[in-house]
Amino acid sequence: MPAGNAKGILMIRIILAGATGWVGRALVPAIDKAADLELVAALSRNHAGLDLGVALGGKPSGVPVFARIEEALATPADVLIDYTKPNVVKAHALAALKGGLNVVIGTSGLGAADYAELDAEALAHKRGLLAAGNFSITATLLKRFTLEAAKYVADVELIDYASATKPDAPSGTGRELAEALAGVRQGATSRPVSEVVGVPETRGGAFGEGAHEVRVHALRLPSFVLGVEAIFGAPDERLTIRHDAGSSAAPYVAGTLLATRKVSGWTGVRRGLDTLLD
Ligand SMILES: NC(=O)C1=CN([C@@H]2O[C@H](COP(=O)(O)OP(=O)(O)OC[C@H]3O[C@@H](n4cnc5c(N)ncnc54)[C@H](OP(=O)(O)O)[C@@H]3O)[C@@H](O)[C@H]2O)C=CC1
Ligand SMILES: O=C(O)C1=N[C@H](C(=O)O)C[C@H](O)C1
Repeated sequence: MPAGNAKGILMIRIILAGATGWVGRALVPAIDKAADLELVAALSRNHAGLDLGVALGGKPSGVPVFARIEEALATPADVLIDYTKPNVVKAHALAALKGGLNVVIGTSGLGAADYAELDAEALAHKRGLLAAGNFSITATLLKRFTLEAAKYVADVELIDYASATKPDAPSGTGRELAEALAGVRQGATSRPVSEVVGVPETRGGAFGEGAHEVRVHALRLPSFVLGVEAIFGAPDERLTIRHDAGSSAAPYVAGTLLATRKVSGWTGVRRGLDTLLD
Protein backbone atom coordinates (compact mmCIF):
# COMPACT_ATOMS: atom_id res chain seq x y z
CA MET A 1 0.00 0.00 0.00
CA PRO A 2 1.33 3.49 -0.84
CA ALA A 3 2.34 5.41 2.30
CA GLY A 4 0.76 8.77 3.32
CA ASN A 5 2.93 11.90 3.70
CA ALA A 6 2.58 14.82 6.14
CA LYS A 7 -0.10 16.41 3.91
CA GLY A 8 -2.11 13.20 3.87
CA ILE A 9 -1.32 12.60 0.17
CA LEU A 10 -0.80 8.94 -0.73
CA MET A 11 2.81 8.69 -1.86
CA ILE A 12 3.91 6.19 -4.48
CA ARG A 13 7.32 4.90 -3.34
CA ILE A 14 9.69 4.27 -6.23
CA ILE A 15 12.85 2.24 -6.75
CA LEU A 16 14.62 3.60 -9.82
CA ALA A 17 16.93 1.14 -11.58
CA GLY A 18 19.34 3.03 -13.80
CA ALA A 19 19.03 6.27 -11.82
CA THR A 20 22.48 7.48 -12.91
CA GLY A 21 21.91 6.89 -16.63
CA TRP A 22 20.74 9.16 -19.44
CA VAL A 23 17.01 8.66 -18.74
CA GLY A 24 17.37 7.98 -15.01
CA ARG A 25 19.02 11.38 -14.43
CA ALA A 26 16.09 13.11 -16.13
CA LEU A 27 13.56 11.19 -14.01
CA VAL A 28 15.14 12.00 -10.61
CA PRO A 29 14.29 15.75 -10.49
CA ALA A 30 10.82 15.13 -11.95
CA ILE A 31 10.07 12.57 -9.20
CA ASP A 32 11.45 14.99 -6.59
CA LYS A 33 9.07 17.71 -7.80
CA ALA A 34 5.97 15.49 -7.78
CA ALA A 35 3.89 15.75 -4.60
CA ASP A 36 2.64 12.16 -4.90
CA LEU A 37 5.92 10.40 -5.80
CA GLU A 38 8.85 9.52 -3.57
CA LEU A 39 12.16 8.04 -4.67
CA VAL A 40 13.19 5.58 -1.93
CA ALA A 41 16.09 3.68 -3.53
CA ALA A 42 18.19 3.62 -6.68
CA LEU A 43 20.20 1.06 -8.63
CA SER A 44 23.60 1.65 -10.27
CA ARG A 45 26.65 -0.60 -9.96
CA ASN A 46 29.19 2.20 -10.33
CA HIS A 47 27.58 4.40 -7.65
CA ALA A 48 26.58 1.72 -5.15
CA GLY A 49 27.08 2.77 -1.53
CA LEU A 50 26.67 6.47 -2.32
CA ASP A 51 23.76 8.80 -1.67
CA LEU A 52 22.00 9.36 -5.04
CA GLY A 53 22.10 13.17 -4.75
CA VAL A 54 25.88 13.01 -4.27
CA ALA A 55 26.25 10.43 -7.04
CA LEU A 56 24.52 12.85 -9.42
CA GLY A 57 26.86 15.69 -8.39
CA GLY A 58 24.48 17.51 -6.01
CA LYS A 59 23.53 17.61 -2.33
CA PRO A 60 22.70 14.48 -0.29
CA SER A 61 19.11 13.41 -0.97
CA GLY A 62 18.74 10.55 1.50
CA VAL A 63 18.21 8.08 -1.35
CA PRO A 64 20.59 5.10 -1.12
CA VAL A 65 22.16 3.59 -4.25
CA PHE A 66 22.50 -0.20 -4.48
CA ALA A 67 24.34 -2.46 -6.93
CA ARG A 68 21.81 -5.30 -6.98
CA ILE A 69 18.04 -5.37 -7.20
CA GLU A 70 17.76 -7.77 -4.22
CA GLU A 71 19.47 -5.15 -2.01
CA ALA A 72 17.25 -2.32 -3.26
CA LEU A 73 14.11 -4.39 -2.70
CA ALA A 74 14.82 -4.49 1.04
CA THR A 75 13.48 -0.90 1.05
CA PRO A 76 9.65 -0.86 1.21
CA ALA A 77 8.37 0.40 -2.16
CA ASP A 78 5.39 0.34 -4.51
CA VAL A 79 6.84 0.61 -8.04
CA LEU A 80 10.08 -0.36 -9.76
CA ILE A 81 10.98 1.84 -12.74
CA ASP A 82 13.67 0.25 -14.90
CA TYR A 83 15.91 2.11 -17.37
CA THR A 84 18.98 -0.13 -17.34
CA LYS A 85 20.19 -2.64 -19.95
CA PRO A 86 18.57 -5.40 -22.01
CA ASN A 87 20.60 -8.12 -20.24
CA VAL A 88 19.31 -7.34 -16.73
CA VAL A 89 15.85 -5.80 -17.09
CA LYS A 90 13.89 -9.07 -17.01
CA ALA A 91 15.61 -10.29 -13.85
CA HIS A 92 14.91 -6.92 -12.21
CA ALA A 93 11.24 -7.05 -13.16
CA LEU A 94 10.78 -10.66 -12.01
CA ALA A 95 12.41 -9.90 -8.65
CA ALA A 96 10.26 -6.79 -8.17
CA LEU A 97 7.03 -8.65 -8.99
CA LYS A 98 8.00 -11.44 -6.58
CA GLY A 99 8.63 -8.73 -3.98
CA GLY A 100 5.09 -7.36 -4.45
CA LEU A 101 5.94 -4.24 -6.50
CA ASN A 102 4.28 -3.01 -9.66
CA VAL A 103 6.73 -2.46 -12.52
CA VAL A 104 7.30 0.15 -15.22
CA ILE A 105 9.78 -0.90 -17.92
CA GLY A 106 11.47 1.60 -20.20
CA THR A 107 14.50 -0.57 -20.96
CA SER A 108 14.53 -2.05 -24.45
CA GLY A 109 15.47 -5.58 -25.52
CA LEU A 110 12.49 -7.68 -24.38
CA GLY A 111 9.93 -9.21 -26.74
CA ALA A 112 6.63 -11.08 -26.78
CA ALA A 113 8.00 -14.28 -25.18
CA ASP A 114 9.64 -12.33 -22.34
CA TYR A 115 6.45 -10.40 -21.71
CA ALA A 116 4.42 -13.61 -21.64
CA GLU A 117 6.71 -14.85 -18.84
CA LEU A 118 6.42 -11.53 -16.99
CA ASP A 119 2.64 -11.56 -17.45
CA ALA A 120 2.41 -14.96 -15.72
CA GLU A 121 4.53 -13.66 -12.84
CA ALA A 122 2.53 -10.43 -12.56
CA LEU A 123 -0.77 -12.35 -12.53
CA ALA A 124 0.58 -14.78 -9.93
CA HIS A 125 1.44 -11.87 -7.65
CA LYS A 126 -1.62 -9.74 -8.61
CA ARG A 127 0.59 -6.88 -9.75
CA GLY A 128 0.63 -4.61 -12.81
CA LEU A 129 3.44 -4.10 -15.33
CA LEU A 130 3.58 -1.45 -18.02
CA ALA A 131 6.33 -1.69 -20.61
CA ALA A 132 6.73 0.86 -23.36
CA GLY A 133 9.34 0.71 -26.10
CA ASN A 134 9.04 4.46 -26.14
CA PHE A 135 7.43 6.69 -23.50
CA SER A 136 7.42 9.84 -25.64
CA ILE A 137 4.08 11.12 -26.88
CA THR A 138 5.19 11.50 -30.50
CA ALA A 139 6.60 7.96 -30.66
CA THR A 140 3.32 6.76 -29.17
CA LEU A 141 1.50 8.56 -31.99
CA LEU A 142 3.78 6.82 -34.50
CA LYS A 143 2.46 3.52 -33.14
CA ARG A 144 -1.16 4.67 -33.14
CA PHE A 145 -1.06 6.09 -36.68
CA THR A 146 0.83 3.08 -38.06
CA LEU A 147 -1.67 0.60 -36.60
CA GLU A 148 -4.49 2.73 -38.06
CA ALA A 149 -2.89 2.86 -41.52
CA ALA A 150 -2.42 -0.93 -41.47
CA LYS A 151 -6.21 -1.32 -41.59
CA TYR A 152 -6.21 0.21 -45.07
CA VAL A 153 -2.84 -0.64 -46.66
CA ALA A 154 -1.59 -4.23 -46.82
CA ASP A 155 2.13 -3.80 -47.43
CA VAL A 156 4.34 -2.32 -44.72
CA GLU A 157 7.95 -2.64 -43.55
CA LEU A 158 9.90 -0.87 -40.79
CA ILE A 159 13.31 0.78 -40.72
CA ASP A 160 14.91 1.11 -37.29
CA TYR A 161 17.72 3.70 -37.04
CA ALA A 162 19.93 3.91 -33.92
CA SER A 163 23.41 4.79 -32.72
CA ALA A 164 26.39 2.58 -33.52
CA THR A 165 26.65 1.58 -29.85
CA LYS A 166 23.05 0.53 -29.15
CA PRO A 167 23.25 -3.05 -27.80
CA ASP A 168 19.83 -4.29 -28.92
CA ALA A 169 18.25 -4.61 -32.35
CA PRO A 170 15.62 -3.79 -33.19
CA SER A 171 15.01 -0.96 -30.72
CA GLY A 172 12.32 -1.17 -28.07
CA THR A 173 10.28 1.28 -30.15
CA GLY A 174 10.66 -0.79 -33.32
CA ARG A 175 10.06 -4.13 -31.63
CA GLU A 176 6.87 -3.09 -29.86
CA LEU A 177 5.56 -1.60 -33.10
CA ALA A 178 6.52 -4.67 -35.19
CA GLU A 179 4.89 -7.08 -32.73
CA ALA A 180 1.70 -5.00 -32.52
CA LEU A 181 1.59 -4.53 -36.30
CA ALA A 182 2.01 -8.26 -36.93
CA GLY A 183 -1.18 -8.80 -34.92
CA VAL A 184 -3.31 -6.45 -37.04
CA ARG A 185 -1.80 -6.15 -40.50
CA GLN A 186 -3.31 -7.59 -43.66
CA GLY A 187 -1.35 -10.15 -45.67
CA ALA A 188 1.62 -8.79 -47.62
CA THR A 189 1.52 -8.91 -51.42
CA SER A 190 5.34 -8.83 -51.71
CA ARG A 191 7.25 -11.95 -52.77
CA PRO A 192 7.78 -14.29 -49.75
CA VAL A 193 11.33 -14.22 -48.40
CA SER A 194 11.59 -18.00 -48.95
CA GLU A 195 11.46 -17.25 -52.68
CA VAL A 196 14.10 -14.52 -52.65
CA VAL A 197 17.10 -15.07 -54.88
CA GLY A 198 20.39 -13.67 -53.55
CA VAL A 199 20.89 -12.94 -49.84
CA PRO A 200 17.52 -13.34 -48.07
CA GLU A 201 18.91 -11.71 -44.86
CA THR A 202 18.86 -8.39 -46.69
CA ARG A 203 15.05 -8.54 -46.44
CA GLY A 204 15.36 -7.87 -42.69
CA GLY A 205 14.27 -9.64 -39.50
CA ALA A 206 10.70 -10.91 -39.15
CA PHE A 207 8.13 -10.53 -36.38
CA GLY A 208 4.91 -12.50 -36.76
CA GLU A 209 4.01 -15.35 -39.10
CA GLY A 210 3.72 -15.90 -42.87
CA ALA A 211 2.15 -13.11 -44.91
CA HIS A 212 1.36 -11.29 -41.66
CA GLU A 213 4.99 -11.04 -40.59
CA VAL A 214 6.51 -7.59 -40.27
CA ARG A 215 10.03 -7.08 -41.65
CA VAL A 216 12.34 -4.78 -39.70
CA HIS A 217 15.57 -3.39 -41.16
CA ALA A 218 17.89 -2.17 -38.40
CA LEU A 219 20.61 0.39 -39.18
CA ARG A 220 23.26 1.11 -36.52
CA LEU A 221 25.31 4.20 -37.39
CA PRO A 222 27.03 7.10 -35.60
CA SER A 223 24.88 10.26 -35.43
CA PHE A 224 21.51 8.55 -34.88
CA VAL A 225 19.79 8.51 -31.45
CA LEU A 226 16.70 6.52 -32.41
CA GLY A 227 14.33 6.72 -35.34
CA VAL A 228 11.63 4.36 -36.51
CA GLU A 229 10.01 4.60 -39.92
CA ALA A 230 6.95 2.69 -41.10
CA ILE A 231 6.75 2.60 -44.89
CA PHE A 232 3.47 1.54 -46.50
CA GLY A 233 3.47 0.76 -50.21
CA ALA A 234 0.39 0.56 -52.43
CA PRO A 235 0.13 0.49 -56.23
CA ASP A 236 1.64 3.75 -57.48
CA GLU A 237 1.71 5.49 -54.05
CA ARG A 238 3.49 5.35 -50.71
CA LEU A 239 2.95 6.51 -47.13
CA THR A 240 5.82 7.08 -44.66
CA ILE A 241 5.24 7.61 -40.93
CA ARG A 242 8.42 8.35 -39.00
CA HIS A 243 9.53 9.25 -35.49
CA ASP A 244 12.97 10.64 -34.62
CA ALA A 245 14.24 11.00 -31.05
CA GLY A 246 16.38 14.01 -30.16
CA SER A 247 19.43 14.25 -27.91
CA SER A 248 17.65 14.83 -24.57
CA ALA A 249 15.79 12.34 -22.39
CA ALA A 250 13.10 14.90 -21.49
CA PRO A 251 10.43 13.42 -23.85
CA TYR A 252 10.30 10.16 -21.84
CA VAL A 253 9.69 11.66 -18.42
CA ALA A 254 5.97 12.50 -18.45
CA GLY A 255 4.96 9.13 -19.95
CA THR A 256 7.06 7.20 -17.45
CA LEU A 257 5.52 9.06 -14.52
CA LEU A 258 2.01 8.59 -15.95
CA ALA A 259 2.67 4.84 -16.10
CA THR A 260 4.04 4.91 -12.53
CA ARG A 261 0.82 6.52 -11.28
CA LYS A 262 -1.46 4.14 -13.23
CA VAL A 263 0.31 0.78 -13.00
CA SER A 264 -1.40 -0.35 -9.79
CA GLY A 265 -4.72 -0.16 -11.66
CA TRP A 266 -4.59 -3.60 -13.33
CA THR A 267 -2.92 -6.98 -13.02
CA GLY A 268 -0.65 -8.46 -15.67
CA VAL A 269 1.36 -6.90 -18.50
CA ARG A 270 0.34 -4.02 -20.72
CA ARG A 271 2.60 -2.94 -23.59
CA GLY A 272 2.76 0.62 -24.85
CA LEU A 273 1.95 4.07 -23.54
CA ASP A 274 -0.94 4.03 -26.03
CA THR A 275 -2.75 1.62 -23.66
CA LEU A 276 -3.01 4.51 -21.16
CA LEU A 277 -4.23 7.16 -23.61
CA ASP A 278 -7.88 7.77 -24.61
N1 LIG B 1 11.12 3.36 -23.32
C1 LIG B 1 11.66 4.54 -23.59
O1 LIG B 1 10.96 5.55 -23.80
C2 LIG B 1 13.15 4.68 -23.64
C3 LIG B 1 13.92 3.58 -23.49
N2 LIG B 1 15.28 3.68 -23.44
C4 LIG B 1 15.99 2.47 -23.13
O2 LIG B 1 16.29 2.50 -21.72
C5 LIG B 1 17.49 1.81 -21.46
C6 LIG B 1 18.45 2.75 -20.70
O3 LIG B 1 18.82 3.80 -21.55
P1 LIG B 1 19.85 4.93 -21.07
O4 LIG B 1 19.30 5.70 -19.92
O5 LIG B 1 20.24 5.66 -22.30
O6 LIG B 1 21.08 4.03 -20.58
P2 LIG B 1 22.42 4.46 -19.81
O7 LIG B 1 23.49 3.56 -20.30
O8 LIG B 1 22.65 5.93 -19.90
O9 LIG B 1 22.09 4.12 -18.29
C7 LIG B 1 21.95 2.81 -17.83
C8 LIG B 1 21.73 2.84 -16.33
O10 LIG B 1 21.50 1.53 -15.88
C9 LIG B 1 22.49 1.16 -14.89
N3 LIG B 1 22.84 -0.23 -15.10
C10 LIG B 1 23.37 -0.80 -16.21
N4 LIG B 1 23.57 -2.11 -16.03
C11 LIG B 1 23.14 -2.39 -14.76
C12 LIG B 1 23.09 -3.57 -13.98
N5 LIG B 1 23.55 -4.75 -14.45
N6 LIG B 1 22.57 -3.50 -12.74
C13 LIG B 1 22.14 -2.31 -12.25
N7 LIG B 1 22.18 -1.15 -12.93
C14 LIG B 1 22.66 -1.19 -14.18
C15 LIG B 1 23.68 2.10 -15.18
O11 LIG B 1 24.48 2.29 -14.04
P3 LIG B 1 25.80 1.38 -13.79
O12 LIG B 1 26.47 1.19 -15.12
O13 LIG B 1 26.58 2.19 -12.81
O14 LIG B 1 25.31 0.09 -13.22
C16 LIG B 1 22.93 3.38 -15.53
O15 LIG B 1 22.49 4.02 -14.37
C17 LIG B 1 18.00 1.34 -22.83
O16 LIG B 1 17.57 0.03 -23.06
C18 LIG B 1 17.31 2.29 -23.81
O17 LIG B 1 17.16 1.74 -25.09
C19 LIG B 1 15.91 4.88 -23.58
C20 LIG B 1 15.18 6.00 -23.79
C21 LIG B 1 13.73 6.01 -23.83
O1 LIG C 1 18.77 3.53 -26.68
C1 LIG C 1 18.23 4.64 -26.82
O2 LIG C 1 18.86 5.71 -26.83
C2 LIG C 1 16.78 4.69 -26.99
N1 LIG C 1 16.14 3.56 -26.92
C3 LIG C 1 14.73 3.43 -27.01
C4 LIG C 1 14.42 2.20 -27.85
O3 LIG C 1 15.15 1.20 -27.79
O4 LIG C 1 13.41 2.24 -28.57
C5 LIG C 1 14.02 4.64 -27.51
C6 LIG C 1 14.64 5.95 -27.22
O5 LIG C 1 14.14 6.92 -28.13
C7 LIG C 1 16.13 5.99 -27.25
